[in-house]
Amino acid sequence: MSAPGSLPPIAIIGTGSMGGAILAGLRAGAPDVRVRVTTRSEASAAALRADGVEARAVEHDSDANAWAVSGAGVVVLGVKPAQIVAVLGELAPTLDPAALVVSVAAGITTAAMEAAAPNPVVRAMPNTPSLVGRGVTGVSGGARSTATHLALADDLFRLVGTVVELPESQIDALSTISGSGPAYVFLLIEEFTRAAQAMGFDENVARLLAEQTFIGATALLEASGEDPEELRRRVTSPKGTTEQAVGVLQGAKLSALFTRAAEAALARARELAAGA
Ligand SMILES: NC(=O)C1=CN([C@@H]2O[C@H](COP(=O)(O)OP(=O)(O)OC[C@H]3O[C@@H](n4cnc5c(N)ncnc54)[C@H](O)[C@@H]3O)[C@@H](O)[C@H]2O)C=CC1
Ligand SMILES: O=C(O)[C@@H]1CCC=N1
Repeated sequence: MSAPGSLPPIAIIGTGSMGGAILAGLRAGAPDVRVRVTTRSEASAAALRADGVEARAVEHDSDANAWAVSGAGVVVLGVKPAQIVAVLGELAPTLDPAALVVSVAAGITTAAMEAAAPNPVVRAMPNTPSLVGRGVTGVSGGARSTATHLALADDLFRLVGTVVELPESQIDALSTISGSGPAYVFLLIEEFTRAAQAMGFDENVARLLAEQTFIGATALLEASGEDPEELRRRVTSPKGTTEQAVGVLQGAKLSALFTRAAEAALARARELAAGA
């Protein structure tokens, strides 16, 4: 596997939440690699330029995407799923046919992208904790992608966290867990904060209690190497208070609710693949 320092010039087409997180990882982990990025709006591109990034906006310069991919060995597509095939088709005439195209779009298959350009394609599904170097990214190669292409994608996403290689048939399923998962966690924290306010704490104290409890519990999970079930047992004194709280959550069929949430995300990924 090549070292991050050997990454070729990189273009990021669509530098929003996800493209921006990858950009942050690249700047921190491989500062010598040439990175050119694009956005739709000139205001976003100007903000990136003010931060020292080579950025152009398509609304201001219709050749911005062609400029970004010129000389690039890896092109990351960070636009919305519905735009992926059209944007790749527009880029195809200017793109080096040997350049690796990496899409992070939910639902869009490597086959759909391979029909739009002659390039090797890797499909990736990162998540937003990539912004702080703690992402999880699933990667899967298309029909033209070799072990070298996958290693290149691994190198790129290892700059922003952990990488899992898997068959493309599992990428949508991974997306329902690690891709969407940060939203599940933030929603739980929001609800936990509301429960604290209902107990009479003002908003600031409620937030502090809820957020630091989540952060502390996950830090304990990571540092101890114990199963979450065992760590939960240690909080739950027999006939104590936690037992009552956990009983209420389990009685509300929390487990089935998580499965239904993941199934709903999977169904949407399949709709996106079908162009809906
Ligand atoms: N937000 C997330 O947690 C994750 C998102 N993704 C995928 O990342 C992709 C982007 O999602 P977000 O970052 O959330 O959306 P976003 O709306 O924050 O970013 C999209 C970016 O694309 C730019 N853009 C739009 N049209 C463009 C064009 N023609 N040329 C160049 N740039 C253009 C926009 O200016 C914006 O910067 C989606 O395909 C999504 O499925 C994947 C994993 C996680
Ligand atoms: O919500 C979405 O469609 C994207 C893919 C996974 C996380 N965000």
